[in-house]
Amino acid sequence: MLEANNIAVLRGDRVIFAGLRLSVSPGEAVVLIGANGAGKSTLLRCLAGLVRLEEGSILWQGEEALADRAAHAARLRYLAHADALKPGLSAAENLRFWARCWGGDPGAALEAVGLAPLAELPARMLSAGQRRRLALARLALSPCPLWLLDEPSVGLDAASLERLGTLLRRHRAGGGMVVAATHVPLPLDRAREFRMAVAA
Ligand SMILES: Nc1ncnc2c1ncn2[C@@H]1O[C@H](COP(=O)(O)OP(=O)(O)OP(=O)(O)O)[C@@H](O)[C@H]1O
Repeated sequence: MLEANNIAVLRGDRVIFAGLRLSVSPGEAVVLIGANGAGKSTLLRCLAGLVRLEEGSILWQGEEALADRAAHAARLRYLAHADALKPGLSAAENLRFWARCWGGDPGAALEAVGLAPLAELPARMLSAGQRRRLALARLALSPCPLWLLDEPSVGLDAASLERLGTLLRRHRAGGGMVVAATHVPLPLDRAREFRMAVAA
């Protein structure tokens, strides 16, 4: 189980949120909802261990998750707004890079997002939605307990949304957890909503 235990984050002298508690169990999906600036991306980055906490802690199975940052990084996949692709490398080469870190079959991951026919195209030549699909293909490389997804469906067409739904279903069926920020409905069954408000 992942828990954010009474966490607070400051940016400059502004409190983005404080006293925030959130837990996610195996197989569960939590959707972060709230207006622009409510702190959804900041919370995802906290859970990924990328933002300094002013107060509180992130727990994994009841233990301080960030005591071993490498171990925490290895148990999660964080998909940010930016697609984090190397533009000069082909779609397949981009995935081979990540497969060297995490294992998995780049060909199968490209199939999972419908990009196999474009495997050899440099990432810079992909359309916005295709780039998002290539970023999502990282999720399909190898199993990992925790997915942190920042607006994963942006730019996806209907078929790609269905494929995202399949990836999410399989991940959760295997006990995986999802925390996703979004402004639009995601292809997720039985997701729990977590509402965030812009701090005064
Ligand atoms: N590096 C930073 N320095 C200062 N303020 C920041 C920084 N990053 C985020 N913020 C502020 O933190 C607040 C929350 O931002 P965040 O990106 O988490 O919101 P969000 O809910 O994800 O918004 P959106 O729906 O627009 O994506 C915003 O007011 C933003 O200006």
